[in-house]
Amino acid sequence: MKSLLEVEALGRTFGSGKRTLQAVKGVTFSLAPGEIVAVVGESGSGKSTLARLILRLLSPTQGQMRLEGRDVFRIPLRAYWRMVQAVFQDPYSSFNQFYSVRRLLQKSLGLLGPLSSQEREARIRTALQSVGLEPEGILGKYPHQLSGGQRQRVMIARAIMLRPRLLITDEPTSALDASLRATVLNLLKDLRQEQGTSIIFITHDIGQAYYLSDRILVMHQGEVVEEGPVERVVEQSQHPYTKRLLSDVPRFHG
Ligand SMILES: Nc1ncnc2c1ncn2[C@@H]1O[C@H](COP(=O)(O)OP(=O)(O)OP(=O)(O)O)[C@@H](O)[C@H]1O
Repeated sequence: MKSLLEVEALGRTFGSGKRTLQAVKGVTFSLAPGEIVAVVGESGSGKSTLARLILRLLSPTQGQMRLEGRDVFRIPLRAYWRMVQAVFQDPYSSFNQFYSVRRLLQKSLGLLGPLSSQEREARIRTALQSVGLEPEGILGKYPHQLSGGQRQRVMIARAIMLRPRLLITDEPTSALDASLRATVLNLLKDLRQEQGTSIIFITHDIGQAYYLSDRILVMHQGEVVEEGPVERVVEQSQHPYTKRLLSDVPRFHG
C-alpha cells in the first residue's frame, strides 16, 4: 500500500558544543493510510520532539519527510495542518483562555476556508457529540470552566472536526480517569474505522499501545530501537529496552 507519511533519517539536535543534545536521531518509518502506529518510550526518549517535528512546530536538523509523496516542507503550513492535526497532553496551555469553546472551535474551522454558518455549526456539534460532550452545555464555556477531561475532549473534537488524514496524539489520555480513557481510545479506533484516519499514538503506556495500534515503534534516547507489528513486539520483543518497558506492565507477565 502507498504510504501516507514517510519519515527518513529524521533528527533534531538542541544546543551546541558540549551541551549538544540529540533529542531525535535518524528516525525512519512510514505510515500507511488508516494505520495506527504507537510510539512508546520512557520520559525523555524523544517522543514529543518527534511529534513536534512531524507537526512542523519544530524544524529538523537532519532528514526528510513526505506526505502522500510530497516533500512536507514544500506544502504551505495551513494546507499541511488541514491534513495533519494533533492532540497534546496539556490542553490548557494549547487553548486561548479568553475564548469560549464555540469561538475556539470556530477559529480552527477557519483553516478550512469559507464555510456556511450552518456547515460550521453542524461540524462543531457533530465533533462535540462524537467525544461525548453535549454541545448546549459546553459551547458557551471558557477553558477554566471545564474539567481536565472535558478540555481534553474539546481538543480531540477540535482536531477531528477538520477531518485530518493524520492525527498525532501525544499522551491524549493522561488527564483522564479510567473510564474516559477507554472512551478516548475507542473514539480513536472509530475514527480510523469511519474516516480512514491514520494515527500516530504517542504514549509511555505500552498497554494502551497494545490495545490500540497495529504497529509499535520503541524509542530510547532519541532512536527507534525496535519496530514491528504490535503482537510481535509485545510477545517476542528483541531489544533489552523493550523487555524492560514490558516488565513494568504487570498484566503482560506470563
Ligand atoms: N526545546 C528544547 N530545548 C532543549 N532540549 C529539549 C527541548 N525539547 C526537548 N528537549 C530535550 O530532548 C529530550 C527529549 O524530550 P521529549 O520531550 O521529546 O521526550 P519525551 O519522550 O516526549 O518525554 P515525555 O514522555 O516526558 O514527554 C529531553 O532530554 C528533553 O530535555
